[in-house]
Amino acid sequence: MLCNGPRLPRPRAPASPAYACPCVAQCRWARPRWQSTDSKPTHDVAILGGGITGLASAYYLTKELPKARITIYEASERIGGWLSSKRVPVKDGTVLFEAGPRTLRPSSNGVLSARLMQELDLAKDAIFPQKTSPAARNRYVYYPDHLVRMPHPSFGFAENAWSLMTEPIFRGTPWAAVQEIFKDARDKGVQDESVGDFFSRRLTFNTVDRILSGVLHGIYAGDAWKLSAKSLFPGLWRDEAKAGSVFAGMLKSRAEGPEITKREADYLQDMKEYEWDDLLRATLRESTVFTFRDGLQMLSDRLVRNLVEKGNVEFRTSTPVRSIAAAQDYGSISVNADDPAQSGSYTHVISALSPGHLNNVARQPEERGTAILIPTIPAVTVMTVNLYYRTPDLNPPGFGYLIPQATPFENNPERALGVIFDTAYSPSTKDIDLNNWQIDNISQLQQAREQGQLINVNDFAWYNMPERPNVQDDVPERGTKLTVMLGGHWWNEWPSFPDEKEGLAMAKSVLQRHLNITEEPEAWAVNLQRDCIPQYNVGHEERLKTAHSNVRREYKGRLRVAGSWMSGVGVNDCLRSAWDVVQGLRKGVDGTGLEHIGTTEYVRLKAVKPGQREGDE
Ligand SMILES: C=Cc1c2[nH]c(c1C)Cc1[nH]c(c(CCC(=O)O)c1C)Cc1[nH]c(c(C)c1CCC(=O)O)Cc1[nH]c(c(C)c1C=C)C2
Repeated sequence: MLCNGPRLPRPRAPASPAYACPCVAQCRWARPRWQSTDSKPTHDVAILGGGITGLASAYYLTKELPKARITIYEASERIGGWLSSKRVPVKDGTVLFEAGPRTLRPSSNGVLSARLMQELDLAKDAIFPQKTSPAARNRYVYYPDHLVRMPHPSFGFAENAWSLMTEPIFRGTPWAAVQEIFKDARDKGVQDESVGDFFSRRLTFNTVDRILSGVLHGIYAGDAWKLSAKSLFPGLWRDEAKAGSVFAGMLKSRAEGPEITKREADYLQDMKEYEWDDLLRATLRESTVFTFRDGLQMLSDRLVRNLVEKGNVEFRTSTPVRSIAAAQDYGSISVNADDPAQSGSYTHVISALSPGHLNNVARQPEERGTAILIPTIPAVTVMTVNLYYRTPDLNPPGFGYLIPQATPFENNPERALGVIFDTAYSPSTKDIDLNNWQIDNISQLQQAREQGQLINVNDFAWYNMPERPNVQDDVPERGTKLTVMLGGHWWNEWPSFPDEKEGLAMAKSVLQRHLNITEEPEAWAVNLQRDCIPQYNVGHEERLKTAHSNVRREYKGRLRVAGSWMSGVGVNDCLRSAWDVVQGLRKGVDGTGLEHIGTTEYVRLKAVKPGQREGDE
């Protein structure tokens, strides 16, 4: 049945059945659209890397430069990179495990993922936990030997105040927050410092060690005493320098409106002009995060399908790039793979590789010196262990818990970073059984929805009504699904990483100690994600500036870089860097994807009055 066309995309067996038939893909492949027309492509672009950044770059290119011809090079046989969702069998059905990221935020850079959801027709497959859900309100930190629920406005003054006064985790922090405005600003000569040093100066050492380091574990899996304050908290870093203190800066922003970079203002303007489906916009306003029925991999799968259908995108999987070289006149870049038939010359290259990989392929000719293209940006390895237990509610209701650096060794010898309560992100089959609901008239609900009213299933928006609301786990009675995150910076010095068996044993031991779980899991999966989260250590911005000038000098606008190593490590940040790179290419400026680094052009937004919403006049 398969024709002998050129190499076709071979996406992993999707969790969802809604996938383009590979044969269709292959047959389309044999006649890419650009070959069937007379018009020459305006841009012939090679994208290095088939993870979410590479796929999004290809997608935005097809929208912004529809005549472009695009070739995606991917070393492994699988497209999608770190987005990896797997359905595993349990006794009475299947449950969904995520090896990598599991939810997306719709705000800020997340507007791009929300737009993709609309454009790729994914909204009806989405799951929207509401702001009122326990997952959105209950966040825990494990210190020193128990879970502490973080204060939230909905818990009321008395409960929050009691927790702040009695829990050792908060000792000294509330008082330090009151005094922050009176503390001296940093010396003008300080170019950057660690997040740990910055917040120890502004608040206390304990605030970092017991609270903030946990939050940084949940985002960067990194060390608070190495990560850069200037790169991670640019607004606060600037507030201290300009207003004398972080608190004074906040007051000024409230009174006069926040100051943001010109680049950010332009991006916000672009996002504002987007034509939203009204109901989707309303749903997103009430949601903190969203995910999909078959996991986040649905996003990369759907991007692949869309690109295949467009016909001017070729996927070269299992094709590691060995080198790239700019032509002598800088009019093109050659991309060389082992097989000469897979090599080619392109007008532009977008690298969605890690800096280390890009350095390997972009080794410069000796006469141009031996310096590497991108200064070293380290990355940490995270092991994720997914576990499914038959018994429900083995965890307290909430998002999960983070483990800060201050938690004593004897309470965390495995060096876990945190535990996610995955069952909180999706309704259970029981929740969506209409027999359990008090619905007098479904058509009335339908009408209400058509008029723009949101209908919720417990704490989840029922966007796809009247279809059955989406669930991730296909089991009649929900059990407990957890993910233990291990390693990160803690494992940097370890001589080797644990294997699958050791990883599982470590995760079980964490759960027994912290949550008292002694039951054997019915299903589990262990994933070692090597070098998956880049570390923005002190001096990061300077390294990026050097990278910008190196790339610009060596490739004169023909090579552009994107990915999680520059301005944010999440999926949404990857989408943003892909978006920026494609906008740069469209405008034809001599850029690199890093031109925004260290920008000094700021604009002040209008102050929003209390009760007024963003976008309201
Ligand atoms: C899978 C490992 C990841 C860890 N950090 C990231 C990934 C993909 C990147 C990341 N995580 C979060 C953010 C903030 C902004 C956002 O996009 O949501 C980023 C850039 C927050 C976050 N951390 C965890 C979850 C479930 C979320 C998102 C949802 C939410 O805030 O409600 C948990 C978590 N992630 C990591 C660890 C070690 C961890 C521990 C519980 C590493």
